This record gives sequence, C-alpha cells and structure tokens, in this order.
Amino acid sequence: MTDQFLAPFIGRSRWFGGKGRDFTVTGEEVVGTVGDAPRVEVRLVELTYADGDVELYQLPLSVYDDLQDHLEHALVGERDGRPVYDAVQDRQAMAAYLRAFGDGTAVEGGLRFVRLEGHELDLEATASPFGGEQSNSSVFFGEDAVLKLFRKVTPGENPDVTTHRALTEAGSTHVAALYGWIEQGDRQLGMLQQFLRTASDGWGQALASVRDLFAEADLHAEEVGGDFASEAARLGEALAEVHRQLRESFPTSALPASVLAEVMAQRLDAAIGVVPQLAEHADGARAVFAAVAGLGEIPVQRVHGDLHLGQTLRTVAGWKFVDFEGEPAKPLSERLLPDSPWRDVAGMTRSFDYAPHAVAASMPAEDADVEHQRAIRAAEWAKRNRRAFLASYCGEGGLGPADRTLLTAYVVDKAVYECLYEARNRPNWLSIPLEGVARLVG
Ligand SMILES: Nc1ncnc2c1ncn2[C@@H]1O[C@H](COP(=O)(O)OP(=O)(O)O)[C@@H](O)[C@H]1O
Ligand SMILES: O=P(O)(O)O[C@H]1O[C@H](CO)[C@@H](O[C@H]2O[C@H](CO)[C@@H](O)[C@H](O)[C@H]2O)[C@H](O)[C@H]1O
Repeated sequence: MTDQFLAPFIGRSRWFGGKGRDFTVTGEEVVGTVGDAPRVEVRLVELTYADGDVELYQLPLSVYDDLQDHLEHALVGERDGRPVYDAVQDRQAMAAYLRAFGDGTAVEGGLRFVRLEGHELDLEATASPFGGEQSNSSVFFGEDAVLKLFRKVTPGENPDVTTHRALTEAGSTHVAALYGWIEQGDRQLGMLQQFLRTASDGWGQALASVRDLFAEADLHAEEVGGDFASEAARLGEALAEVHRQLRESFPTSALPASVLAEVMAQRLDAAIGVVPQLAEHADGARAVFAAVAGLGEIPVQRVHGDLHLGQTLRTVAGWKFVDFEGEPAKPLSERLLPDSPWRDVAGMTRSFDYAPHAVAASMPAEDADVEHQRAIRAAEWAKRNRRAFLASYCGEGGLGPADRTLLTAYVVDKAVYECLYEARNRPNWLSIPLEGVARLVG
C-alpha cells in the first residue's frame, strides 16, 4: 500500500522527468533514515508508466509530530496523522545530512556517507535549497559545499559522482571539487562538492550579452560592450582540457560510425512519435546522419553528455563545468557508454543558438522590421560565439572535414533531443529547437 500523496507530489515537481506520461506509483521502500528531529525517511518510490517503463525516484521526506508553519510550502502529505515534508526544503533535515558527512560513518538503514580527503567541511553552515531549474535537488551549505540529491536513481555508479571524482583526483581546475557522496547498497543517491562562491552561470551571461546586442539595433555582436566571444573561447579551451583529462582517466574505445548513424536515426524516429512537427525535417536530418555512416571508426571516451551553457559556471578562477550525469531521459546504461567528445561540442553549439532565440522569444518585437533585424542579430551572435568556441576547442589542428560531418550530425541529434525535451517540459519553447532543426537541415 503506497501513500496517496506521492503521485501528485511527484507529478508536479520540477525534477520529475516523466512529465506528460501517465504513471502510477507501484511501490515504495524506506531505504534509510537521517537524523531524528525531524527524522528524514529516504524513500525510493517505484513508478510504472502506461507503456510499462519502470523508474525509481528518491524522495527524502521529513516526518514531524505536528504541523510546521515555516514549512507550509514544503508539505507533501500526511501519514498516520503526522505531517510529511519535502526534506530538501527543510533546513533542519539538511543540517542532519551535513552532520552525517561530518561523521563519515554509515547511518541507520544502510545509507553510507562517504567523504574524500582534502577539505574540512563547515558543519555549521546553513542549508538553503537551490531555487533554479534543475533535474535533481541541490542544497547549498553556506558558501562551503553543495549537496545534490539525485532524483531518478538506478543501480550502479552515477556518472556525476564518478566523473567528478576522476576529475577532482586528476587535479582539474574546471570542475567543483568532489567532497563526498551518499550510497545505499550499490546505488549512489547524492553528491557533496565544493560550492563555487564566485560563480555566475554561462546561460545568464549569454542572455545578458544578447540583450545588450538587441538594445543596440545598429551594432554588430563584436561592437557591443557585452560581447561574449572571448568567454566562448575560454569555454572551448576549458572543454578541450576536460576532454583530455577524461581520456586519461577512463577507458577509451572506438564505435563503428554506421552504428552511431543508426542510433541517431532511431532517436529521430522516436522523437517524431512525440513531436510530429519534426516529420517535415526528417529527410534532411536522416541525410545528415547517413553521412556519418561512412566515417569508419569513431573514437569514443567518457564525456559530459548533456553540455549546455546552463552547465557552465564562470568563476574568478575560470570556467567550471557541472552536472556530468548525461541526458536525464536516457537510461543509465546508455549514459555510461563512452561517446564522442563532439557530443559535448554540439551541446554548446546548440546553446549558442538557443540563447539569442530565447531572448527574442521573451521580447515581442514592435513590428516586422525589428523582428527581422533581431533574427539577423540572433544568427550573428550564435555564429560569432560558436566560431570562437570551436576555434579554441580545436586549437591549431582546426576542424577537419570528417570532424565537421560528425559534429553536424551531433548538433542535429541534439536539436532533435531538445524538441522532445521542450515538448515534455516547456512546450512554449518548442519552437526554439524546432526552428533550429529546420535551419540545420533546411
Ligand atoms: N558547485 C556549485 N557551486 C555553485 N553553484 C552550483 C554548483 N553546482 C551547480 N550549481 C548551480 O546549480 C545548478 C544546478 O546544478 P546541476 O548540477 O546542473 O543540477 P541538475 O543535475 O539537477 O540539473 C547549476 O546550473 C548551477 O547554477
Ligand atoms: O540541465 P539538465 O541536465 O536538466 O538538462 C536539461 O534541461 C536543459 C534546460 O534546463 C536543456 O537545455 C536546453 O535549454 C537550455 C536553456 O535553458 C539551452 O541552453 C540548451 O542548449 C538546451 O539544450 C537540456 O537539453 C536538458 O537535457
């Protein structure tokens, strides 16, 4: 018997990846507890979708004897007359998590809080939940650490933990150092890492740069004060370094290009099932994928897997990349597979296209002339930053013809994925990747 309140709570939560799909809660288990006042029950809730897919979601819930006025916004339901709250929103509950890391020992119910050496945690830091868009749930501990609790959980390693660990141990300056993680059996449920105090995210900076450009109708991207190209170039350099470190830390192999082309074509077919508007661009996209089939063997390695400007943070010590979990909709087994580094380059390329079009969508143009002018500036901004990024990513070798074919296919594949993502999560934004696909294959 499962609690009635779970399904509506999960369904309305930002982190729920199954939006738009019918599901029922088919099981739940308390796999651990943290603290005692309140007591946090860490529940794994099994969801079964109408098409038979099954997923497990992690719900840390704090249980109190009485209603807590200050947690009204976080009330999830009531069990046996006791109020149950979303523990991520609950400072006291999160303080207990931090203390558990401080002890570095196993906590009741099989949860293990594992610490890496090298950082003295501030155990008194105040917890505050991250308020932005995300697929998991993060809590900041003062200016010291960030705890990310994974929502969709699967057995085995979580690539966010293992990739951060490898990069931290390799001394990378382009990630927030990993401080520890939470395990339950063979699952990794959360990750504690360095709080990047001086960070501002690349997406926000890119939007500001575009707004600057749109405000100066007669100027080109390189002429306005908020030009982003030198940052785009730094991002390219940083990504090249991260890819090099990942090649050294994880196994590398080769993938037959024909297999990659087929996988991309299948992803397109599946996406058309959800976003029928993609069908009119299908022939063009298939031709782009087919061109990859002749490329022989593609070198593959551990990559980020879902890179975009929102996963980049500019700090006084340079650019950092976050969230190495891969695309949230992909099964873990696929997210762990080595892939071509061009997937990450393609993700950034798409993001350089998204930023100007997202700004344009949020600023209705007064007339057709302004709209036309903005479309030209948007294309200019995207091209300028894409070029700066690519030039420094590729370095002296530049981009060869085979690389270009592969990159183009990854860019189209990413734009197709984005159509699916937007249709399910932000239908108002669907036109951004859809028009992107049209431009790419048109
Ligand atoms: N170490 C960090 N320090 C400061 N802010 C961070 C850190 N890691 C992530 N963030 C912020 O939190 C946001 C969400 O983190 P992310 O890892 O992308 O979560 P999710 O996997 O849920 O999408 C990021 O976009 C970034 O703005
Ligand atoms: O950050 P997540 O791992 O949750 O990634 C998912 O959500 C992203 C949006 O938050 C989505 O990114 C898309 O929108 C971005 C602007 O919000 C844009 O910069 C990206 O280029 C675009 O792909 C991402 O695809 C999705 O997996």
